[in-house]
Amino acid sequence: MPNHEIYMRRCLELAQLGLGTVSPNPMVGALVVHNNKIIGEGWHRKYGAAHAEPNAIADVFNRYPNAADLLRASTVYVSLEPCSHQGKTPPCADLLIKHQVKKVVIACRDPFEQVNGRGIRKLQEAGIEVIEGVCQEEAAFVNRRFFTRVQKQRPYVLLKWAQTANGYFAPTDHTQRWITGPLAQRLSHQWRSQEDAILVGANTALIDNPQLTVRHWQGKNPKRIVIDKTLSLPQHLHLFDQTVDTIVFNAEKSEWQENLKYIALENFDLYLPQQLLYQLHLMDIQSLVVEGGVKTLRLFIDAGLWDEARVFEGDVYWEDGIEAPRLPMPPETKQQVGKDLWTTYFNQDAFSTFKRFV
Ligand SMILES: NC(=O)C1=CN([C@@H]2O[C@H](COP(=O)(O)OP(=O)(O)OC[C@H]3O[C@@H](n4cnc5c(N)ncnc54)[C@H](OP(=O)(O)O)[C@@H]3O)[C@@H](O)[C@H]2O)C=CC1
Ligand SMILES: Nc1c(N[C@@H]2O[C@H](COP(=O)(O)O)[C@@H](O)[C@H]2O)[nH]c(=O)[nH]c1=O
Ligand SMILES: [Zn+2]
Repeated sequence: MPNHEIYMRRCLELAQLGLGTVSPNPMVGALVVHNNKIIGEGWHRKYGAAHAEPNAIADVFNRYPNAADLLRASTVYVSLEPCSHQGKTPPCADLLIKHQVKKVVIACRDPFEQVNGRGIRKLQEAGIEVIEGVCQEEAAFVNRRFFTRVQKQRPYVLLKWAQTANGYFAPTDHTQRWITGPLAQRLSHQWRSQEDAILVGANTALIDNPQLTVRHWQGKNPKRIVIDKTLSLPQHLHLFDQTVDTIVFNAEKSEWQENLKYIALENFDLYLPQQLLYQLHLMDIQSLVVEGGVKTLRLFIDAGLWDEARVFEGDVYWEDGIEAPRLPMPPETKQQVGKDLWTTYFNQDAFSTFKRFV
């Protein structure tokens, strides 16, 4: 008796190898199982490259001379409904039909309107047995960035900040004072490498002069985004060094200068987070880390426009300072990172149906 959940969990492990390289596509993993044995594995590795299913099938052909026969008696497990449309690659449903696989087990439907149920129908019409809904909530959680983009037409918003053990965020004298240790910094660079963009407010840009790169990790730098209403930030800041794509939301001008893009928003102070997220959505940015400062974080918290918050609590106590934002719900997870405590929160309003797998 095959254990669908065990195989689907393996698909989800494979899918997550694409974190940081497949956006704005979903992360997808696939397995080919014959007589209760995995004979091929694949995942979507890079945006624009092959999907998980052709990679898993190619893996079978690489390993077995009788691959074509084996496939006809195999079950394919895939963490997202196989695509039915011609995108950057041909439809995966057609490939599974061509190889006449026996059965296809799917975790969740693809909410993308050109697929949404069509992939499943195509397989069924070709006589392939389809089982859906295996580890559905876990799969939706793994693809929470993709689901948020497709269903809410905005990027997944991840808030990240550090605070002292007694809840302070920054000194009152407009200076930078580091709270957390080197391991937390490394981890936050790893997080940056997994998301499409990272945002800071004007004061943080000026006071911290951040680079917002992944220099303590490997991977791609996210696009950098800064809010600078009056374009008053000095050009010598790291943010303007042209080494990384950078977007400046402002009230003055829309202009492109190589890696630097200025985007003017109308009625700048009205619905700022909404307008900003909509612009990022139009640019196919699927996830955004908001790193601060406190005013910028509050902008998103007050609008209810956030999905996940990762907070480092350092082991230092300050006598005074600017207070860190407070979230109304208890944290979902807690974990020690060196001397710092990392807690994760989820915004129940925006994100109540997914089972937590963190
Ligand atoms: N502990 C941590 O994790 C972090 C700490 N920090 C610290 O935080 C401090 C800076 O934080 P903070 O002063 O809150 O600044 P922010 O970086 O959040 O920037 C806020 C500024 O953004 C601009 N802005 C434009 N429009 C709006 C709007 N509608 N709502 C809010 N802001 C808007 C404003 O600048 P303007 O008026 O010029 O238009 C505003 O002053 C620094 O000391 C920094 O070191 C920063 C990041 C993380
Ligand atoms: N002070 C503080 C943080 N500050 C964040 O890190 C940014 C600096 O980025 P970079 O220049 O790339 O190193 C800074 O602007 C702010 O967003 N982060 C933390 O994990 N712990 C801390 O104590
Ligand atoms: Zn596909």
